Amino acid sequence: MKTFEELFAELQEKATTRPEGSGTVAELDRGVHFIGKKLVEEAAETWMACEHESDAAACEEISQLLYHTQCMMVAKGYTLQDVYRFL
Ligand SMILES: N=c1c2ncn([C@@H]3O[C@H](COP(=O)(O)OP(=O)(O)OP(=O)(O)O)[C@@H](O)[C@H]3O)c2ncn1[C@@H]1O[C@H](COP(=O)(O)O)[C@@H](O)[C@H]1O
Repeated sequence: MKTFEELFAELQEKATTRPEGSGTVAELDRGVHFIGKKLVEEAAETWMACEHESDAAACEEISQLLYHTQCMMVAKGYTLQDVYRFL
């Protein structure tokens, strides 16, 4: 289990060190357009899971939405503070 901040730090590290086999590195290499489509896909899956599936399934989809949101932030070079200032 990890927090939002811990995952973000991990993704930033992966983007810098580019370890072999990292799905994050592969996703970042595909760019903002691809990540944007993943975001929309996970948002739709989250909506459907929240309406029609179990709480666990819904929470899993939400976790994936958060992951792809963080990938987009890393791809754009945004920090947590860049986003938190609007919360
Ligand atoms: N939390 C996640 C995470 N959530 C979602 N995903 C990716 O997002 C995809 C979403 O799952 P779906 O089942 O919706 O995907 P799918 O549509 O069936 O599959 P695809 O064909 O789209 O891959 C998964 O296949 C993963 O590739 C994640 N990939 C990585 N992480 C974490 O990110 C960190 C870095 O991971 P690596 O870069 O792979 O080392 C680690 O802590 C991981 O646990």
